[in-house]
Amino acid sequence: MADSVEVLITASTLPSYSHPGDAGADLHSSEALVLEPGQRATVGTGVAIALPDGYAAFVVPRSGLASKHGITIVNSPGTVDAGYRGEIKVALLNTDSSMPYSVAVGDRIAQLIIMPVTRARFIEVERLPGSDRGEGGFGSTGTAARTASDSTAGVNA
Ligand SMILES: O=c1ccn([C@H]2C[C@H](O)[C@@H](COP(=O)(O)OP(=O)(O)OP(=O)(O)O)O2)c(=O)[nH]1
Ligand SMILES: [Mg+2]
Repeated sequence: MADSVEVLITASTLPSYSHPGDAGADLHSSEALVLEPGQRATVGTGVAIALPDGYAAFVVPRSGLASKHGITIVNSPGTVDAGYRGEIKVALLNTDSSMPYSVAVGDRIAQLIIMPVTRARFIEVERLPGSDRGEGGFGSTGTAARTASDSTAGVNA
């Protein structure tokens, strides 16, 4: 197994990794509720953690719930700061236009990914250094397949 880190926790149900090597530990709902089509709800997990400095936790959707039932997370990825000691909550959204979705206590509704993070020292300047991309963004490279000749010489060679 790769690196792991100790995280202090209080929990009604511990987050659970399903397989060795999984990045996400599943978070269990501490409440029962029904999400009507298009409805969102901030759902408890009964979990609070104290992350070491230099780490953050990210609350992200489960792909099975998303692809089978249209259940996603409004603010995905939800960011849990190292200093946060409150209950981790999940802002679930039912994107399905016709099917309600029922959550039972204990259901695995999201997953938590622990990652090292860094903080910036913002250094204000008059003008940024140039780059190949420049200000191109938001689809500037299109969607069609790229050929070797499209690529900057050397990058994909
Ligand atoms: O999905 C999430 C996202 C955040 N949080 C908790 C932990 C996080 O440290 C805190 C604040 O989150 P964030 O900074 O994203 O929210 P904000 O709207 O900026 O609130 P604040 O003003 O408290 O920072 O809320 C959760 O429990 N679940
Ligand atoms: Mg904030």
